[in-house]
Amino acid sequence: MWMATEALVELENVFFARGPHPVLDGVNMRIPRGAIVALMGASGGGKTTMLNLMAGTLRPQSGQIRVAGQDLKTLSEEAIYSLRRQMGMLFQHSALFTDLSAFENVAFPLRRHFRLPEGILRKLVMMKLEAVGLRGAAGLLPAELSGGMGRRVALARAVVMDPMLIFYDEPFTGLDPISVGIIASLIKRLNAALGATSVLVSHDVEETLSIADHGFILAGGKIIAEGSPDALRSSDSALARQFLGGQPDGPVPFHYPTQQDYAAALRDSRSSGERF
Ligand SMILES: Nc1ncnc2c1ncn2[C@@H]1O[C@H](COP(=O)(O)OP(=O)(O)OP(=O)(O)O)[C@@H](O)[C@H]1O
Repeated sequence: MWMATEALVELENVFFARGPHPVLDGVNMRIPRGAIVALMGASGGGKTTMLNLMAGTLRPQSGQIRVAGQDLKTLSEEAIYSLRRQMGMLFQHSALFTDLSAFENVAFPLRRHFRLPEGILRKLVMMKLEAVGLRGAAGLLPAELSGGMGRRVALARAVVMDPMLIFYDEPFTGLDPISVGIIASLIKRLNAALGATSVLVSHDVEETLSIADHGFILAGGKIIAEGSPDALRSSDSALARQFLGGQPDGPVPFHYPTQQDYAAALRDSRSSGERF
């Protein structure tokens, strides 16, 4: 089922370095249409970089990235820009414009990209506010919203153009547990309602796996484990277990490792069977 569905995003042997330091060192990934996938791994491991590569805002030094069948390398800036209009993004720091109402925040991408009659724009915006349960808050300013409500407005703004692909980077950070649950269920509902595909980066492993169809664990610049949430939870890879269990020590030691220690830990973990 997982492999049978057509891929919306594919990464093939992607290599990306910042100066002399490889961030991604041969990443392969396949994301089927309609799926919600979780991308997990240690801080600084390159998760946000991967989202930027998929969105075409960064280009890899080598390897291929295909989105909706198109090789990003072969696309003009203009073609990438128009592809990006079909992508929605909710980043932890994608703050609302403080001097605009919830309505105008959600309307912003539509006003920027289209010249719509006011009545149609209003309908589109109110539909999205309704979808996140905030129709009644349309006229409020961000300062009048709770943290969780603000995040829901940002979510409505991220999907107002009906994207085919939605990126979430730490969408739960700074929220209370109830708001986290609400955002998680909205991510799932919106993905289904829009017929979209979602890529979710989060340190909140349990919440993330509760809505994901498939998870990837990134370490040392490579995907070291992937599978369904259940398969990942019962993984016998020590690295996967350390990430999912949030254990301070394991193959990735608590003490900041030297490059060699880390490389050796990854090698050991790899030889103990990490894929599913
Ligand atoms: N603009 C930049 N210039 C230079 N180095 C950068 C830049 N952005 C990220 N990096 C480096 O690239 C590496 C990967 O960063 P990235 O933000 O992709 O990791 P991450 O897995 O998303 O981390 P986190 O979970 O902490 O957000 C890190 O070592 C980071 O310091």
